Amino acid sequence: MLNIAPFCVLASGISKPVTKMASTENKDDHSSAKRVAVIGAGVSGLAAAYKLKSQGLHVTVFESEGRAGGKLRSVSREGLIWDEGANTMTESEIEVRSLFDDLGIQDKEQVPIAQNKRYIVRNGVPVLIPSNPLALFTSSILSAKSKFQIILEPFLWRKSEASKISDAYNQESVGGFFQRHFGQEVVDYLVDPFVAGTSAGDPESLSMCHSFPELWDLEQRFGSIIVGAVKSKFSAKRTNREETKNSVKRKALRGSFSFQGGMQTLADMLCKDLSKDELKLKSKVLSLSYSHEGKSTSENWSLSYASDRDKRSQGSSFDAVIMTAPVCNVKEMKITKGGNVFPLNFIPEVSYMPLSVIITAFKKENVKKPLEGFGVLIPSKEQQNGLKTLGTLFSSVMFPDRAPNNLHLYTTFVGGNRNKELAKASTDELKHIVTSDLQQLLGVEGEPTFFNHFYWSKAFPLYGRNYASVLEGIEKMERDLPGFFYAGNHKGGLSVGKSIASGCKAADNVITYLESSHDKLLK
Ligand SMILES: Cc1cc2nc3c(=O)[nH]c(=O)nc-3n(C[C@H](O)[C@H](O)[C@H](O)COP(=O)(O)OP(=O)(O)OC[C@H]3O[C@@H](n4cnc5c(N)ncnc54)[C@H](O)[C@@H]3O)c2cc1C
Ligand SMILES: C=Cc1c2[nH]c(c1C)Cc1[nH]c(c(CCC(=O)O)c1C)Cc1[nH]c(c(C)c1CCC(=O)O)Cc1[nH]c(c(C)c1C=C)C2
Repeated sequence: MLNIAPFCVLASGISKPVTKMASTENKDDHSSAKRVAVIGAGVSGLAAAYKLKSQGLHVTVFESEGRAGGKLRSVSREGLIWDEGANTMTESEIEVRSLFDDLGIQDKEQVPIAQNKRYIVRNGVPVLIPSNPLALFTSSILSAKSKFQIILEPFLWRKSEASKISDAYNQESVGGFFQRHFGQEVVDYLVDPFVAGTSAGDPESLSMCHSFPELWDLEQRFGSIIVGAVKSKFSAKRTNREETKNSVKRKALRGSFSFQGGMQTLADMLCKDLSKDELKLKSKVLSLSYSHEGKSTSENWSLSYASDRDKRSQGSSFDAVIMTAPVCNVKEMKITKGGNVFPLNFIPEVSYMPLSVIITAFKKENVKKPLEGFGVLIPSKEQQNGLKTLGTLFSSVMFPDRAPNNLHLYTTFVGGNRNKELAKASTDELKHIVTSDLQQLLGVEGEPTFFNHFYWSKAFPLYGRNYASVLEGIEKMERDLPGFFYAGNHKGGLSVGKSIASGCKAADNVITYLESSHDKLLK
């Protein structure tokens, strides 16, 4: 299996150390503390708010739903614990590590049992994904022809042969890129299930440079992905050794993990010190207004929101805004600048992927071919063998405390870009589809003893081939609206870790902005 972990390490930016704001040296001096509005209480907004509050700023988080967490959503019922959003996360971003150190959440982390055992279906049967190059060559996942093509890649793709940068190249799909390097079978049986299991996307719709910027960059630098990956791995190891020598505190990366009680525990920890006034639930932001009167750069922002109690409320004034609501929700907001409407029509429509998350539990004696490990992914091609779901996580195998001892708990994903209509199917239909796939793959017998269905109409933004124009739109908003910063999974990656990093970076940028405004005033 293509291991992108080293590339994630490469991609993570180094956040600059944050100094406390000059105007907020005394944390309790509320009158002088700068005020920041954070819109959205998903993990990016909560991370930003946590960082700002710990630096002594006043934060108000506005969240349209009645709960905090966004796409982190754990449920505990009937002796079972499951996640309807993210199930696990990694700690590859440096911002995540430092946030977790501050939060003191490490003792709640749960590492899945046998997480390196992951399966891909081939000819209707789960096959263990090779976890190293040698295993790839002995595995039945690829034909001899594809294995040979992989061996040849470093020789066929020398630096001089890398494609020239052109618009067409910038818009290349993930499928096109991997097809060029490794052939169609690799796309069908490794790339397709990998992108389904990490974004609910499909290789043809996803843009290579936005979905795998690190690999795209490797091609630019080395031509061959294999050569680039090996060289990067060695240089990353060298950097790690040097950092350890310099006694920089750094924990070993150890794959994916969750928390006792599920991923919601992280959201709960991030907002546990926010008062009701600081975390406004059921408060949907409707409009934002920026007015710059006189020389002062403070309190230039105001906003209105719809709350449960009173229909429409006016928030107090703010010095800066961090927006983490999905772009589709931002486009619905009315933004004004200096009394004039700031039209958002320069931001293109973003496509979102619908997804149903199905939870089932079966008595252990009714699962005839249980598998140990993380889960199983189903390539699109395997639909010809009657399989309709995208994949299933072995939730209680990974985390045995999530179900009573006599049950197996599974989390199955249906829909995505591959099958948008199926994501919207009725609960009864989905029960039938999931049970049938699990019957074929794991040998489940009879009906599940427990069943739950959660539907996300917009689970993930699609990093499609026009995504550059979405990012340009976000940049334009940040450029033209002073004190406005955008964070979250529409920018820089879908994962929980990348969303947290994006929130932390936005918090740093706000602090820099407020400090520079303050310095300008003193001059
Ligand atoms: C089913 C599923 C499984 C996933 N699995 C994983 C996984 O295993 N590992 C992983 O790393 N990642 C996973 N992800 C991705 C990851 O969970 C998300 O990308 C990440 O949590 C997004 O965080 P965010 O803060 O950017 O956005 P969100 O969580 O979407 O938060 C945005 C918040 O803004 C609020 N909002 C919207 N409009 C307004 C408004 N007008 N006013 C106020 N509030 C508003 C929303 O209600 C929401 O709470 C998964 C996602 C899904 C859906
Ligand atoms: C089959 C559908 C899905 C499964 N998980 C997700 C979907 C759509 C969502 C998802 N899972 C991960 C991420 C973060 C991606 C990232 O950029 O880091 C998202 C958005 C984590 C993840 N899941 C798998 C991998 C390889 C990763 C990356 C981190 C890691 O290596 O642990 C594979 C995988 N996902 C699913 C299954 C059943 C599965 C493997 C067997 C379900």
